[in-house]
Amino acid sequence: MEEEDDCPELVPIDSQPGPPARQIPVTIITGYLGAGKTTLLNYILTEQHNKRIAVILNEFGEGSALEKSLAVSQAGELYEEWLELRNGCLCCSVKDNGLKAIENLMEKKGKFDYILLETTGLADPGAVASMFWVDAELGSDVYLDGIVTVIDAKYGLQQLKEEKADGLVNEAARQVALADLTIINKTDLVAEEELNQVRDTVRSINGLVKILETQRSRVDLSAVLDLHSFDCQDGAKLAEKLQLVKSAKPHLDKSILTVTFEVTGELCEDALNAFIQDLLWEKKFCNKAGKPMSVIRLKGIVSFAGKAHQVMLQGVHELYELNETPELWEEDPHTNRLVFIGKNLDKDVLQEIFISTVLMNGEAK
Ligand SMILES: Nc1nc2c(ncn2[C@@H]2O[C@H](COP(=O)(O)OP(=O)(O)OP(=O)(O)O)[C@@H](O)[C@H]2O)c(=O)[nH]1
Ligand SMILES: [Zn+2]
Repeated sequence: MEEEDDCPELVPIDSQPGPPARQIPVTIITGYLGAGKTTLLNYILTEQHNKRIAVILNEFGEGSALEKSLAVSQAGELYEEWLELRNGCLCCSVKDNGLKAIENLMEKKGKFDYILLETTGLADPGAVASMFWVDAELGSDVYLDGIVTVIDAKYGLQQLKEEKADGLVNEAARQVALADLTIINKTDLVAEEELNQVRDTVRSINGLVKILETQRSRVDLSAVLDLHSFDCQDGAKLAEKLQLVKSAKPHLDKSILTVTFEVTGELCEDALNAFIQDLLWEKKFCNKAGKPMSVIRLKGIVSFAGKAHQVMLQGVHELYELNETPELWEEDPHTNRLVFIGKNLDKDVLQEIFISTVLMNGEAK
């Protein structure tokens, strides 16, 4: 009798930083109509890689399609699966049975190494992202790795600057606001000057985002996959990144932009929660024109009174998280850094409220 066959294998406890090994990364690929999302997915699928990648296309099908095409690629080979969705739209289905369907499929077909999800050009990726984010917390098989937004070099500027009727969001700008990585595609169609304008506009909307420029969405896969944008293990990297972020010049228009500030000292944890909830949920804070501030993405490194470790703040849509990082505070006094991406943001007003309600001691820089 072959004893090895019955003997359970001893598996070392995973002490690697990052999410637990059993969880599979999901990258959301978004971008305005025709920007090059499908081109990017096809490129990734046919590139040589050692991953078994599942791709979910969240396009509105013809008629009442209750199934979604799911392309699976392994070592450059493609095959197709069908994912059953109750109402044909992944945005609405992820919550009830979309994620379950992915998990069932994995049970049936074996695990994937990676999941790519293309949203429709008009989708709000924040809704999809926050569902994956919450599910990851609840012990799901998948976790959100990052949000990638493809931008059309030729029409992107126009799409980003388009003013919507009052109250409505500009989807293209929202997609950039939420992104961890933006890919400015179709650079073959524009001159350098035009490309610079697109790049500057993207940067003013999202001061945190990484920007790549491509033709036919050809990117280095390592720049797109495994970004770990939401892990709290990477506290040091985020702290470094936040230092480089600059507030965008306030615009007169109603566009989305990035503001950032630093405050030294220690914070009261309860007061910070109240501040974030007032900002994200209650929309209590207004800019000088009396318009309520609306935050789409939020990141920060903060110091809580009595805690030796740095705490990472992450917010997407209406969800946020505060997680202790492995990083210890070294400098004294501690520098809290916050980055807000959204509409009607006024740095001075935000900073003032922050200092007067959240800070326990210290002063603004
Ligand atoms: N000139 C040029 N055309 C491109 C480039 N990349 C993609 N295209 C073309 O642009 C069109 C739209 O590309 P897709 O990849 O389908 O764009 P998408 O974002 O998936 O589009 P939707 O799903 O319809 O929103 C296709 O005809 C592509 O061949 C590029 O770098 N340069
Ligand atoms: Zn597409």
